[in-house]
Amino acid sequence: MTSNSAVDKELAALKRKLDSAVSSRANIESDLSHQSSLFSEFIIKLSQVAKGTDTALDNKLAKLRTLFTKSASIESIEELINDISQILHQYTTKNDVEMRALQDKFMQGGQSLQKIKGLPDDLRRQLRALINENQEVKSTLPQYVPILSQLLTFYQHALKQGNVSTLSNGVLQSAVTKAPVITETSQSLDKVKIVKRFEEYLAKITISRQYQEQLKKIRSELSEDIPRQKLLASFLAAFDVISLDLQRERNTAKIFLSTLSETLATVQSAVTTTVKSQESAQAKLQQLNDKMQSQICEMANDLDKANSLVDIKVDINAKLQAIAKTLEEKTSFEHSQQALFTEQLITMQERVARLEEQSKTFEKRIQEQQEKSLQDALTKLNNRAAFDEHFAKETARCQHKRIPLAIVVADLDNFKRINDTYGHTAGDKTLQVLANTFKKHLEKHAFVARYGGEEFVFVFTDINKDELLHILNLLRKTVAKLPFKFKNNKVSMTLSIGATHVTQEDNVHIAFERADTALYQAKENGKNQVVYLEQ
Ligand SMILES: Nc1nc2c(ncn2[C@@H]2O[C@H](COP(=O)(O)OP(=O)(O)OP(=O)(O)O)[C@@H](O)[C@H]2O)c(=O)[nH]1
Repeated sequence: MTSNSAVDKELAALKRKLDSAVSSRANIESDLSHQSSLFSEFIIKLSQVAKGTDTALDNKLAKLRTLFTKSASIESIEELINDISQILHQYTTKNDVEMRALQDKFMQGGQSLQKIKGLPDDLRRQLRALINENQEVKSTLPQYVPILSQLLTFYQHALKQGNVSTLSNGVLQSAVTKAPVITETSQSLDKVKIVKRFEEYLAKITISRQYQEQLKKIRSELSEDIPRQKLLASFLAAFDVISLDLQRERNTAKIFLSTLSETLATVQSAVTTTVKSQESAQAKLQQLNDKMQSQICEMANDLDKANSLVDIKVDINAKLQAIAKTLEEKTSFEHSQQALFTEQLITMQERVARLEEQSKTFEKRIQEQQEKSLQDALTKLNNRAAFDEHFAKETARCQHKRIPLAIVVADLDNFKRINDTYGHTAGDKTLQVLANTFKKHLEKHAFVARYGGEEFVFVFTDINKDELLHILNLLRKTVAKLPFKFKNNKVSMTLSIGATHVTQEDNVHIAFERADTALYQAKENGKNQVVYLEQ
């Protein structure tokens, strides 16, 4: 009994253990099935999210789903999961790079927008906040959707404000520049630019004296702030004056050319007629000569045949009369030819005299034109073309003969102020007074030219540095003392001057550049001074 009950007890214990093991296994299986269905669901969702990203990933996820449904071996599942994990890792790295690039673009866009002038304060504040809040790179792409859309809204506001034309660089620049916003200010800036360029062209044009006043009037109109319509009328008026002058030039040339061609035609026909009539006259004279020759021969023959002295006398008398007649005929013919030639010669002389007269007028006009093309219309100084020609020639000559040559660039200080305060005409007058001062003080030492605007150039031949600086400083002081008076205000003008000598190694450009650098230094150092740069 005792042994039986012990066995029973043991059996009962074993049964309990078995029951508990069975129930534990059932629990484990249920857990496993729950987890694998969760995992399978996760794989399905992952497949949906990743679908289309990469075909290899799509295929591998589909295979994994199948393996799960078929309860495949852990090894084959594990291998597939490794592959998938590798692909996903590659995508994570690529994603990181793309997101950093997106962040950069966002920051660039935001900063460009901040640079726009005249952005409303509230927009600027919101933009600053958006940039500050989003300094860090986001972890997912979708996080960029709201901030980029906000940035785009700001751009839209800025475009409506019409300020985006000042944008220099940014992600949206190309789109923005395709649709520039024209503001009042940009229009008037354009107008100023156009007028300035037109004025520069007009300043370069050399026009006959009779039209200079008209052009000057138009230029002074342009310097005032005139409305657009009037501006166009002034432009047209200037073109009219220029075209009238051109027409006049063309007419002078036309008259000369037609006289020239008329004269040439007359001379040519006279020469042809003369040659032809000379040929026929020659033939006629030959005929007369032959006739006389044969008459003389005949007379000689008759002499031989004559029987008596009386016969000879009668015969010779008759023959001599015939010869005298031929001779008379010849002389009269020669006279008529002479008269004809004289007449033709007089016609030709008259024609040539007329041509000479015309060509003198034309030559004078050409000379005037040449002088004008080398002379500055406003100041009557040599102009830039004349300077270029002179400086190039002098440089070559002085380098060859080793003569010291100096180039000087002088510029009026704060000249814009005169134009702005007292008007363009006052500015022009100032330039004329100054040009006369240069002529008076420099002409015996240097070649003086207006280089352009308020800039002048002087070329000194055979001068040393001390002498040069002495003359230039004297000129500078003279200019500073000139008593300018505009609208009852005493105004003083000063000059900044840059100078240098031309070396053996220089060319005209290098030498000019050095003088110009010296001028720049004179301006930088406070103006109203001479700066000399050693070679
Ligand atoms: N009246 C008049 N003004 C001219 C002529 N040519 C150029 N100007 C003016 O000269 C002025 C030159 O101005 P800026 O280049 O600023 O020089 P600035 O005022 O002299 O200043 P600094 O050179 O730095 O001393 C501009 O206002 C031009 O319009 C001209 O033929 N006549």
